[in-house]
Amino acid sequence: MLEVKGLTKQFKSKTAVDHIDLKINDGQLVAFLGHNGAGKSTTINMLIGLLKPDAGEIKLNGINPNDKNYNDSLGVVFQNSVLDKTLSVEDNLKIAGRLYKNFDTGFQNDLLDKLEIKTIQKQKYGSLSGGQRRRVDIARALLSKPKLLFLDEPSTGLDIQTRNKIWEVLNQLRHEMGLTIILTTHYLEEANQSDWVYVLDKGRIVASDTVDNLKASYAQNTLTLYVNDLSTVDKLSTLGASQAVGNKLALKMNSYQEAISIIEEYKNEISDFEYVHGSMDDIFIALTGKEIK
Ligand SMILES: Nc1ncnc2c1ncn2[C@@H]1O[C@H](COP(=O)(O)OP(=O)(O)OP(=O)(O)O)[C@@H](O)[C@H]1O
Repeated sequence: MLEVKGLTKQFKSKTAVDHIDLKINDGQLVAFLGHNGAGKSTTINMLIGLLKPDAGEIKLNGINPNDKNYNDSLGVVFQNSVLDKTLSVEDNLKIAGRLYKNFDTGFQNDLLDKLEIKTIQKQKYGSLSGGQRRRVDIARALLSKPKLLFLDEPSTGLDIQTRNKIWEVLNQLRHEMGLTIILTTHYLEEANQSDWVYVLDKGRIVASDTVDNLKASYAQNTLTLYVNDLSTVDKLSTLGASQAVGNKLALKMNSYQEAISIIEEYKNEISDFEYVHGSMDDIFIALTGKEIK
């Protein structure tokens, strides 16, 4: 659906996006994961036709951003809202809706219900809380029934309840409308639920894979054993990639079944254990040497 080759953007001497290739299929949820300044927003701005690339090719179902039909199938939620703070939610959405030739009132009603906006419709956009604003921003971006929705850091500054609410609705729309979503995020749990992750660092894609494969390559699960007798540390450390500190031995595990069989076999020689799943943080540190913030 969306195919990108060699996408590059330079700001004076700074290369913000450096030869990025992307292939995103219909209905996928794809995350661009990276630090501040990794090049996520610049990439999105080029994909939505707001910024002209210095090099590279963007094709959305075969058409490029210069084509007048390119924007018809896009919805965008920017980091900073494009809505008018002095107008009510209702008026803001009315103005936004006028821009679309096939505006569907029934669909708008359904969106307002799903995103729980009806009770705040009369309020000025500027008087809403951060979470309420984000729900309205998302409703605005979806009014045109886009096929592809861009969310630039949708969860920044939101509490967990609002985040969950937004994702419940977005996942529902993915199933109902076959919506494709591209999001940028610093939140690991948001990248966790995506079908595909591009990890960006200094304008480049440093990894591109499913969450499961990234975890298997860079963030294995760890079984930590607390052994009764220091002499058994040496014996147990041959069971896999390991690190020992005193009577504590951390072993990298490929699966929980492997962990269970080790615990079972050595139950008389251990006093306690912990099993920790590999995380996206581990992936990020392994790839870039930096923690994600
Ligand atoms: N208009 C601009 N002029 C000059 N430099 C820019 C401009 N826009 C972005 N940059 C630089 O390009 C790099 C990439 O920025 P970008 O905003 O794309 O990163 P990001 O990954 O979206 O970061 P964040 O998570 O903070 O939003 C940064 O070094 C930034 O300072």
